[in-house]
Amino acid sequence: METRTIDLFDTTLRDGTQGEGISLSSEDKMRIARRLDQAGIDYIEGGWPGSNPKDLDFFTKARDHRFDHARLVAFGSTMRYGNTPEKDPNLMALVEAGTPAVSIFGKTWLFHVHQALGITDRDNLDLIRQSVAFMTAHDKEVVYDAEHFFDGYKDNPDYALQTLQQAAQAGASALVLCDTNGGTLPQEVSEIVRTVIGRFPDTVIGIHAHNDGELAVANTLAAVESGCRHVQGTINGYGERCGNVNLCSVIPNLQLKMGYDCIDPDKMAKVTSLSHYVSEVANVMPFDHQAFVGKSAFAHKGGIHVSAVMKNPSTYEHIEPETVGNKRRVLVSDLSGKSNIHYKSDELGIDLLSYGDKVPEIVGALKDLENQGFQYEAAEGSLDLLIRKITGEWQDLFELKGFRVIIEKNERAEVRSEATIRLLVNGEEEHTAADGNGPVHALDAALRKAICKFYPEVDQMQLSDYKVRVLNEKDGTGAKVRVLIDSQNNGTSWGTVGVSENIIEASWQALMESMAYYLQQQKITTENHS
Ligand SMILES: CC(=O)SCCNC(=O)CCNC(=O)[C@H](O)C(C)(C)COP(=O)(O)OP(=O)(O)OC[C@H]1O[C@@H](n2cnc3c(N)ncnc32)[C@H](O)[C@@H]1OP(=O)(O)O
Ligand SMILES: CC(=O)C(=O)O
Repeated sequence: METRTIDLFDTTLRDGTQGEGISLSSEDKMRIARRLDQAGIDYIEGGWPGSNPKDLDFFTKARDHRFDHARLVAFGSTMRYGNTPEKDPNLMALVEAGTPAVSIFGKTWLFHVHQALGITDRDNLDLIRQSVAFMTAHDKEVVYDAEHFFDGYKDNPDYALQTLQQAAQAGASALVLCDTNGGTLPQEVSEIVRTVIGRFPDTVIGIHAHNDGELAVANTLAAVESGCRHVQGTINGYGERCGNVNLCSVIPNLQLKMGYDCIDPDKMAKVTSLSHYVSEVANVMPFDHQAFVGKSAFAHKGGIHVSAVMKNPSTYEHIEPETVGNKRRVLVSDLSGKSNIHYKSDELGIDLLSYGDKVPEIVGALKDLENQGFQYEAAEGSLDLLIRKITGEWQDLFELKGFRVIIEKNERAEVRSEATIRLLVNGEEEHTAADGNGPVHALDAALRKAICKFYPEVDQMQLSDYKVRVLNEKDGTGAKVRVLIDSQNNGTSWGTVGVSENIIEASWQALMESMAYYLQQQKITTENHS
């Protein structure tokens, strides 16, 4: 019976690091390798030992680690023309890497044989055969990467197949067809893969796709449908130029949609955390709109969509987000309808059942405020306050009587910020002053000072992010700005928003709502426990 099992070959640590802005230390590589092993990846290509000391160090470290599932792979080229295998530094580095498997790339395309290597057709075939044979003689499993396979095949199919023949006869366990320049189309991939499989029916054929035509996933799926059973790619699609095929998309597509067996089903729900882990270690911002695993992959914004999703999520979701470890989100904005407000209120713990008649007013207020420049998508603290104010559930915990902010700069270029604030708290007037590194810091400190006597828990929360966006650039320094503040307490975070022509006033609104939201949440928690 035809096998539906796919060998997953991850090259994040090798081809992924050829991507701009990606650099991993040998320790980073070890951490990612361990996670890939846990995720059920079959082969982990760790780097090119003949390239640099860092990769050598990684293979030395990896020798002391036992991978439960994956085979570790060291990568390199065929030997240099004119060398014998045992005198070729690259092949010897592959032997010494101490891995059970190696991957060797060789030339398929005569254009490259002549231009890049400057050798004859026959010489290239000899390099491939001798290099693979040398590695198998050292008891290595050899994955043969046929560089530029599709371009080479289109140029000269006979020669391209001869290169594979050399690798197969020398004992390669898999022949991997590389779309190195990433420009091949899915229909070409299908046709060429079928021909190769017809010629090598007993050898595992693999695919290694680059994304220059934004077709790496499509090409990989087409290759598998045409018979490839070995798939190379990287986590998050990191890789040279436009990247390699993204395994975080390929794995769910192959397994959930096409019925292939890639990883244990219980590991599928870890794909999102694997993607985020790798971006964290690589120090690359996760891409919110990434398919399957991105923060926005299951985020619904349009009112009509949210209404339908609340009736049945399948109306606007291609899979259940939890299957890949992601989660559904509903966003609020001027594109919202009543359904967004109901969904968000549930999420915020606001019971809207008794305030059904207020929901149109909330939607209207939201649209009006968004029109003024407020943005509630990432400001759930401010949204919570807006809803509670309209339902009448909200009680002001303090009332502003006024504030003043002074910024001074002296002839020694020293800058000083001071804020004074007057508030009514529980009927008592508080008048405080504080210095800060900047005006918002000073305001924050003065506000805390004024309310901490009444609400000491305010010391448990901090601002974690502050963003300003100019709303009408053409007005220059007189433009309206939107300030978004993120705050946090014990791992919980919330956003608040302020808008004004005055950046201090916009900051004040966001700052004040941040504390008001937090104190109110504390109050609700205390009431629920008493
Ligand atoms: C499609 C791919 O992703 S292949 C992987 C590409 N990745 C990398 O190149 C990253 C690691 N590379 C390196 O660290 C270095 O390029 C090294 C150590 C491999 C080689 O460095 P150098 O000896 O200084 O050579 P340089 O990088 O300038 O050029 C590459 C050489 O490899 C040769 N070469 C290229 N492909 C092959 C091949 N398949 N088989 C044998 N030799 C090859 C080139 O002809 C060139 O030789 P030349 O110096 O005689 O012209
Ligand atoms: C081998 C490889 O990385 C490529 O051909 O793209």
